[in-house]
This record gives sequence, C-alpha cells and structure tokens, in this order.
Amino acid sequence: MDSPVELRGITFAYGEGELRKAVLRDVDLTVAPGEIVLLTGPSGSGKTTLLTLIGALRAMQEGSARVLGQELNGANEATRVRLRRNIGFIFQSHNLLGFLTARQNVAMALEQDAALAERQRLDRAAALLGQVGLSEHLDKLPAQLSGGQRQRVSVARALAAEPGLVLADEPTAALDKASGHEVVMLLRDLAKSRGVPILLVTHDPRILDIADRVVAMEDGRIVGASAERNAAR
Ligand SMILES: Nc1ncnc2c1ncn2[C@@H]1O[C@H](COP(=O)(O)OP(=O)(O)OP(=O)(O)O)[C@@H](O)[C@H]1O
Repeated sequence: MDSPVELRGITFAYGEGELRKAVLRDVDLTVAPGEIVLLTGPSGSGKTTLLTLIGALRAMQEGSARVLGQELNGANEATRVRLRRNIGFIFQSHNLLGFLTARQNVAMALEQDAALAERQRLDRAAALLGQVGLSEHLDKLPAQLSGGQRQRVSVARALAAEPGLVLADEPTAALDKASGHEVVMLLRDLAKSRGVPILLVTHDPRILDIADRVVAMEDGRIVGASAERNAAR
C-alpha cells in the first residue's frame, strides 16, 4: 500500500524580501498506513506549519508532498479542498460551533455525504459520540461540556467522515493530565481499529506513549527522528 504521507525536501518561508523567514528546511517524512506519528520540538520549530502544509491548508513552496496519493506541490485550491475532505482535523481549541449541540457538531462533518438523510447523519453522530463515551451528552452545547468532553466531540467529528488521515495540533494542550491521556487513547484506539494514520503535533510529554514513532523538529528540520517505525503495538 502507498504511504498516506510522503514528504520530500519540503522547504517553506513566511514573508518576502528582508522579512523572509525560513521556517522549514528540507524536511523528509514518510508516514505508513495506520501509523501514529508524534511531532515534537520547541516552540517555533515549524511543527504547525508542516501540519498545515500536509493538511493542504496552505500552498506549498518547495519540495514534494504526496498526501493520500495527491501531489500537493502545484495543486490548485479545488484539489486542496477535495483532499481536505479526506482529512480529519483536530485542533487545540477544538473548533466546535458553540450554537450546535455535540451531536449536531459531529453530524455536520457528514454533510458532504449527500446519500445520507439528516436523520441518518444524526444517528451516526450519536453512535460515534457513544464510542467516545458521550452518549449521555448528545444534546449539550459545547459550553455545557468539560474541556475533555469537548475534545472527545472533536475526535468523534474528525473521524465521522471516515478520513484517510487524521491531523491533530496540540489536542491535549487545554486538558489536565487524565483527560488529555484519555482523549489521545480514544483517538489512538479509533484510528487503529480503522487503520487510519495520525500525525499529531504535541509539546505534551505525557502522551508520547501513544505513538508508534516520535519525530523531533528543531529550527525547521527533523532531528533525532527514529527512521523506522517502532514495532507495531
Ligand atoms: N502566518 C505566519 N506569518 C509569519 N510567520 C509565521 C506565521 N506562522 C508562523 N510563523 C512563524 O514561523 C515559525 C514556525 O511556526 P510554527 O507555528 O510552525 O511552529 P511550531 O513549532 O508549531 O510552534 P508552536 O509549538 O509554538 O506552535 C515561528 O517563528 C512563527 O513565528
């Protein structure tokens, strides 16, 4: 099977002329099917920028990025939008819509599937929320949930549309130790059971144990990465 993520020589800078600031330098990275890779490194080392390039959220500059079989260098916005539909995103701030219930937030991720009626979308959302332990909270608004519960809703939402890849940026940053670990274990179990790879940016040493591989970045480069994935867990 092809690698879901294959990066070669990714170089990226913000700004132009004198303000130009190189942020990524010649980054190579391959993620295997079903693999969970944690990206760590000091603040400003380029982790989020790399994640947004892989997620087709910004245009590439140099190098090659094949994501779910699509080359992103030179890809137009329509191609990037299509690819983004196959990616589940989870962010630190959970990005739930405050005026929708937990169930509606998850159902929204299924709207691209025209074959599903609204009722089916809501039923599927309820089933997914059950899998992350929230069946008692389907009709609550995000403000009525704890931070850990909100993040579990975003895990359910990211996996709802059966993405080929999950990208997570600091998903535990706002959580205490117990709920942070619980959320990533859930994410890991759901992803592993579906064979979905996860690339997760984190500063949080408490969750390193969920990874198949930890990749460290420093100053826009990958340093000290384990080249091979660890034995599958
Ligand atoms: N939109 C932008 N315009 C200009 N510079 C930016 C922009 N986004 C990020 N940067 C700069 O690029 C560098 C890398 O940022 P990035 O967010 O990728 O790092 P990071 O490793 O994810 O950091 P953190 O862990 O603090 O989130 C930083 O110096 C940052 O200030």
